[in-house]
Amino acid sequence: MTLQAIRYHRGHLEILDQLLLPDVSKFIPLHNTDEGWMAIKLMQVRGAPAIAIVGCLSLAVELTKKDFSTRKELKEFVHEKLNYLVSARPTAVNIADAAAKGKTLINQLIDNEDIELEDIKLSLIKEFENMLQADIDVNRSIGRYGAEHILKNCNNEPVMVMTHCNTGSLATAGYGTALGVIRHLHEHNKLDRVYCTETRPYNQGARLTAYELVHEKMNASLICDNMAAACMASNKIHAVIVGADRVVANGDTANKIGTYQLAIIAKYHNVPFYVACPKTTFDPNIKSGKDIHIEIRPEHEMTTLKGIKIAAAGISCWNPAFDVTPAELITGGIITEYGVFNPREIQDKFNEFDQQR
Ligand SMILES: CSC[C@H]1O[C@H](OP(=O)(O)O)[C@H](O)[C@@H]1O
Repeated sequence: MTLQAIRYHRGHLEILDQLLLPDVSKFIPLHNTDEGWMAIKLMQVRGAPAIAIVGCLSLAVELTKKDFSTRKELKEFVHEKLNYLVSARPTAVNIADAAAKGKTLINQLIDNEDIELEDIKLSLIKEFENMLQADIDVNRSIGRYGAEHILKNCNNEPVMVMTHCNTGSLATAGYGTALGVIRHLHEHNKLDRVYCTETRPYNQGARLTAYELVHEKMNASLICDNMAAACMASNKIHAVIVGADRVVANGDTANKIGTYQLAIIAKYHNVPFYVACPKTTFDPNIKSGKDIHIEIRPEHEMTTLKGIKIAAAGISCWNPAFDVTPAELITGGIITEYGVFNPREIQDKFNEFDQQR
């Protein structure tokens, strides 16, 4: 049983407060989009897919408890709340993708005079609820495609891999993206060992990924971010697998800060470097990585740890939450629910799948 970051039933949403992990496992209720926005902003919930799901479910909960007198009122409310949720964090695109789909759906339903107002509201709530299982199904496909691709290039022998940040059940509805690949390897007895980086300054690796790996008894070792090069020099690492917050048209990818340098180190050591993400992380509207908006987080997230100062008082900080890995460094490919693709082909591949629908 994998860990769960989100608990939901109609009219009720709780999230695992990830700021308290691994010491304290505490679920907190979210009653509306204001609370959803704040939980995302504070990173009580984080991870591109989980942000989208929790944001939309916080709106679903609010809609469940609110009555509307006109179609216009409902439409304006939904548009306003979805736009607000997207503003919580700028780099991950999944919530913007979900918001766009939600606005398209409400616009279509509102124009259909055969559907009652209450049924329109219910249809939108069900659309948001469907995101939970859909995400898990997508993650399992990513896990399978990614594991098969890695094993194909390693004579189907158990592999040693490295991962960064947290891309597991605590970043998604369950199972995970990059960590989903690692889970699939583990489930099929093809995981020799996984090295997870601590991922300063929020420590998604030390606090969250390590928590998931220990929970599921995988062979795992935690390393500091500055140990990655020595780890690849000292061990036969078969692949590096990371997640993504936004993959753009030319295959450049924004992901947790430290990903770019991992890709450079992997290139130097001839270790295949993979990005694992669902199609909802793809943004064809941005042509190259230089145009991705990178979130800058508060300085205290670097200078304190659980409230204890770990840096000299008065020092200023540069704290970007993400960096951009150019497509040419994603040497293993981008692992999606449709297969593993060359980053430069990702837009054409997704266009093909859209046309096949
Ligand atoms: C499948 S999670 C994708 C992505 O989100 C994480 O960022 P954050 O913890 O700041 O939300 C990290 O970049 C993961 O790779």
